[in-house]
Order: sequence, then C-alpha cells, then structure tokens
Amino acid sequence: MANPIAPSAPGATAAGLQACGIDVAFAGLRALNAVDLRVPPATIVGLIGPNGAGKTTMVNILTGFQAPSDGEVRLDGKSLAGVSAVDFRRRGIARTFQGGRLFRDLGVLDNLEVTGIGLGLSRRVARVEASQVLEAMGLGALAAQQAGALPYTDERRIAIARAIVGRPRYLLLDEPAAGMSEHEAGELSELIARLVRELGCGVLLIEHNVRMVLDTCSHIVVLDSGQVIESGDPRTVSQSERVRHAYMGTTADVHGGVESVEREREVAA
Ligand SMILES: Nc1ncnc2c1ncn2[C@@H]1O[C@H](COP(=O)(O)OP(=O)(O)OP(=O)(O)O)[C@@H](O)[C@H]1O
Repeated sequence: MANPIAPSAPGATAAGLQACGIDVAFAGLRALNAVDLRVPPATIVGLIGPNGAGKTTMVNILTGFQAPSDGEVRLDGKSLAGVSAVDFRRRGIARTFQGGRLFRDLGVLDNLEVTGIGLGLSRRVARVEASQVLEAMGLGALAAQQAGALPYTDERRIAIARAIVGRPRYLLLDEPAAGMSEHEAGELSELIARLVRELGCGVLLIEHNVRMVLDTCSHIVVLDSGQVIESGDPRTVSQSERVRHAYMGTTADVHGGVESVEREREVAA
C-alpha cells in the first residue's frame, strides 16, 4: 500500500506540510539525519521517539524557528527556505511549546488577542477572534483570568487556543498532554480530533504518552537518534521490533498501549 505521508518527489505538489531530507547538526551532534515527513491536510500524524530523538528539533524546523543544515520544508510543494518563523505562522503553520510560553502577566483573552494582532488583524477583529476561539474550545469562562495564575492543564489548553487564533492550516503540538491524567489526555485527544474536523487542519502530535498517540493518530512516525526508524499506522508502529527496541529501558508502554486501545475498540464495535 502506498505510504500516505511519504514525501513527494522534488518539484511535485503534494498538499501538506512536508519536511524533505532534513539534516540538523549541533556542533558535531546530528540531531536530525535525512528526515522525511509529511502532514497532509485534515490528518493527525504522530511523532514519537525516546528522549533526545529529535522531535522538538523537527517541530522547530517545520515552524521556521530553526533552519536545517540541509534539506527543506515545503508547503503544498513550495519551498519555505528563508521564510521567517513569523511568516510560517502567517501562512497558517502554528505551534505550541513544551513550556506553554503564555504571557503570564496578561489575561487569557489578551494572550489570544495579541497573537491575532501579530497575525495582522486589527485590534477589534483580533479580540472577536480571540473570544470566538475560546468559546469554540469551551474555555470562555477563563477569558478574564490572568494567564500566570492558571492551573497547569488550563494553561496547556490556552496554549492550544492561542495556536488556533487565525485558524491555522497546520498545527504542531509539542507534548500537549504532559502532566495530564489519562482522563485529561483523553479529553485533549477528542478536542484535537474536533479541531481537525472543524478546521480541516493537519496536526503533528508530539507526545511521550504513546497510548494517546496510538489512539489519536492515523499515521505515526518514530524517530530515534535523529532518524526515522518506523512510519505507519498505529498497529504497524506498535508491532514494530525496531520501535520496541528504541523504547527499551524507557517507561513508555508501546505494546501494552496499543493492545488496550484495540481491546477497547473491539468492545465498542
Ligand atoms: N540548541 C541545541 N544545542 C545543542 N544540542 C541540542 C540543541 N537542541 C537540541 N539538542 C540536542 O539534539 C538532540 C535532539 O533534541 P530534541 O530536543 O529535538 O529531542 P526530543 O526528541 O524532543 O527530546 P525530548 O523528548 O527529551 O523532548 C538531543 O541530543 C539534544 O540534546
């Protein structure tokens, strides 16, 4: 079967956000080595791998926060070489950060409004957009709260809401469920699926919660030491010996994760 997220040939115009042959070197350390990856529209792709595999570096590359040593990022087949992070965002490629990075002294609504203004909206339109996004995410009650005083999980939800301002075409979520309970991670998973349905955006989900990734994504890419070691649907990834080997000695439950997901699906069917 054709790989649905395989990169297109050079010059081809496959829809999606694409990393093509990405190399990243940090003073002798090869953080990414010839990595290919594509996030098609309206699709949730997972990116997993043990600590230090290169996941956040990949997010930095795909959002213009960092330039690759070699290779390029393409949007619908067009190279984004030389485009700034701000312009990646204006072209509809949004991200969240592991640490949230909200403006802690500002209110929640203000955090979203500032993002809208940064995208070129007028202050009035940015405020309306900020309110609509909060309401759509069921977070309207938090609008007046100070961002720095939010409980941890609300802070993470607001970070996603801020990324939704301007209705991005692609959304890259860097460990959005960190610190959440399984129940909260399940709710977040449903929210991500809803965003994809309603906005039609493509999502790249980076998570250490492997069970959540198996449950949420239709396609998963596995990185280890800067290289793609597996790519496929949840079943393929969960049954991969290479993946099991990469995770050996970590606490992630790759096999147990998918077995329980499949059991629940059988019960629900
Ligand atoms: N700015 C930097 N300077 C030097 N080395 C870096 C830098 N950023 C990342 N690295 C190294 O590159 C490798 C990949 O790091 P990266 O943060 O992308 O991994 P990760 O898969 O996101 O890890 P984690 O799951 O722990 O967040 C690691 O060895 C890391 O130490």
